[in-house]
Amino acid sequence: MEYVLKTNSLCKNYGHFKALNGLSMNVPKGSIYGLIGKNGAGKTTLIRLICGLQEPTSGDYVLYGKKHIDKDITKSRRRMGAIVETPSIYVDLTAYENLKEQYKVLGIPSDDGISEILKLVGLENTGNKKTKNFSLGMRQRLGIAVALAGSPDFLVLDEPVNGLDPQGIIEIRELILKLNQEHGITVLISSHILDELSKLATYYGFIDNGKMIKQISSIELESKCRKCTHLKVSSTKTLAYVLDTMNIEYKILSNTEADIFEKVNISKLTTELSKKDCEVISIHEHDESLESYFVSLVGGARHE
Ligand SMILES: Nc1ncnc2c1ncn2[C@@H]1O[C@H](COP(=O)(O)OP(=O)(O)OP(=O)(O)O)[C@@H](O)[C@H]1O
Repeated sequence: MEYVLKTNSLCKNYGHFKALNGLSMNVPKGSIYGLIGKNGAGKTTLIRLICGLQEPTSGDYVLYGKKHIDKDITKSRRRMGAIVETPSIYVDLTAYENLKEQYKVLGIPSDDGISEILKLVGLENTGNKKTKNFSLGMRQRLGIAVALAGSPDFLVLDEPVNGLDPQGIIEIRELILKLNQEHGITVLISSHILDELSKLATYYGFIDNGKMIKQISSIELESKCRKCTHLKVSSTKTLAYVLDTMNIEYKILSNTEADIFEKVNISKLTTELSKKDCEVISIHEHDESLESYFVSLVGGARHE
């Protein structure tokens, strides 16, 4: 597999505090890599390091084949666009003018491509409106537009949906998917909103206390977050007996509730239960959520 970014035992100390404590991570080319961690886990610190805003205390990273200490790392960085913490935009300028400013920073002499970028992020009709009058979602999309100046093929977004309303979240999600799927941009996105990432990410990195706890593809994760049928019955004792005879894996939660972890023929099960005078009160299917998987990792219950 080809990797856009590889970090190797990265450490960042602030005094005696280890914000990053030997973090190793691989971001596959073409992926949407979801970096998941609680507040203070070290996500922003990691992003600041790979963007060159801070130096690691020890360890290293390789971006597009260049080590961070190589002189040529600036060439690799030009292939990268980022929003770190909040988007850096000028509130007294329009969206177009903001892009022009970024072009100046990057040394791009013409305005070529600005309109296309604004169209891509859905801000082509904002005209003379100053960005201070934009909604939070529009500002976030402008932040992404600024990060897209210079046509990067690796986009790094630090908590891009933080504080957005549901509509804003959907817009950012669709934009990220479009950039990845239609424009082939690899995306590293950090978040503590796990279920939001699950609608996007093709890879996950779970980080805690400055360490990578687990990296996993979305396909692998899906198979681990098992489908589960939640049953409410008049007697789980009877349910357990019937499920045992059907050789089905289950977990009893109370006298009346249980989870079943396999595909089950519901009509056969209810027939068998009614033969034994056990009433089925309710049935619903759910996935073990990404959230509970994360909790199980951080809690140490399911390290592999
Ligand atoms: N400049 C600094 N000086 C001292 N401590 C710092 C500094 N920057 C970050 N930290 C500490 O390092 C730890 C990791 O912070 P970081 O911002 O990377 O976490 P995060 O995962 O991005 O969390 P959040 O979701 O809250 O932004 C935190 O405990 C934070 O207080």
